[in-house]
Amino acid sequence: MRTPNVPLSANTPGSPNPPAADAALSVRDLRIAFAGAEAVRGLSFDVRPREVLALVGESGAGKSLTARALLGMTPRGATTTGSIRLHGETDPAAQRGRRISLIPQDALSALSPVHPVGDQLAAAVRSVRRVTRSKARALAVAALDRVGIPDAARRARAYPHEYSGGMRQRAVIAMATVNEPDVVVADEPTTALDAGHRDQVLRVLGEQRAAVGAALVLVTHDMDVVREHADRILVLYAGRLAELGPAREVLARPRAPYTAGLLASLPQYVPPGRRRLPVLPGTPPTPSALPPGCAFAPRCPLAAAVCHRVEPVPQPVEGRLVSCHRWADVPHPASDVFREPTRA
Ligand SMILES: Nc1ncnc2c1ncn2[C@@H]1O[C@H](COP(=O)(O)OP(=O)(O)OP(=O)(O)O)[C@@H](O)[C@H]1O
Repeated sequence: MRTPNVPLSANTPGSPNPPAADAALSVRDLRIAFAGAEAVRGLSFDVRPREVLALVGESGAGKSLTARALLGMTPRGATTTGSIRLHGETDPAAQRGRRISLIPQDALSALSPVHPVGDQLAAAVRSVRRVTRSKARALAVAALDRVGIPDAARRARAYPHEYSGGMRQRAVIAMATVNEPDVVVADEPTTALDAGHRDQVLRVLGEQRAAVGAALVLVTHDMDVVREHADRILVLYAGRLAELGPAREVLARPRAPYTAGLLASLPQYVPPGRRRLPVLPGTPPTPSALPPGCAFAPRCPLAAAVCHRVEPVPQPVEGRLVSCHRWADVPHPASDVFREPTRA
């Protein structure tokens, strides 16, 4: 394993896969380590202009770390290397709030409790644009109105705790889109909400990011959200790319056994008459105790000797990228991968 000691730079020397010229965002060889143990291990992908890219994987896969790295927001103690380019700019932190913005899981963490919501939005506008206070205020009220906050001019004067959970999350969407960024990163934006608010918030998020022409990187556990909202899906396992491709195609026919395993526990992805997994057997490895070879091999019913020796790299398969030695042997329907007891 490479020791991550190279700072986050414009390009990764020797990268065989240079940043795509037309991408809204290009990530190359992203590595995030804590005390020498890599939690994100050489991730490369592009976010295309205006697309919705879903980041999925089990807990601990590295979704949040990756999402936050896109904004230059990795936690204290993390060593981050690789390159992140946002329309040619190489310092993601400097672009935060301008060309890239974050919608976190918990809206309260994105809003200050001590300032009215409208003031916070107006301050976000003035941090980027040279406009008068009253113009910023008008833009703030208009942004709240666009996300469906009723009586926006009055509500702009209210504090976050005076908003309902769904309204707070919509205010955060207004904040994240008010400066018309190129990329919005949403980290499980609906986890804290009930089903009714979830759909409403996702609809508003979709409308707003389409209106400003932003791409959306959407971290989610919910495959129905992926199916309904994502153009492409990036499946992460133990900090690596397991599969990346068009969402509908990947959901219809996964090529990585890990993707198949994630779907095999969901009734809507298992054909009638086939067995559904209650959960994917076993647990993912921790960054400090990775097995040799493919990190998924100990849980994979298709694993062969090579899988326990050699870590697979992403390779192009049918218009997607798949990291698996056995991708050609993944059956259809893919839930059949997990018909036999696993060795986990
Ligand atoms: N602050 C930290 N200090 C040490 N290790 C960390 C820290 N944050 C994350 N990690 C490590 O990185 C791994 C990936 O974390 P991350 O939050 O990206 O997972 P995730 O895929 O978003 O999971 P979840 O779905 O539970 O949010 C964790 O399992 C943990 O081992």
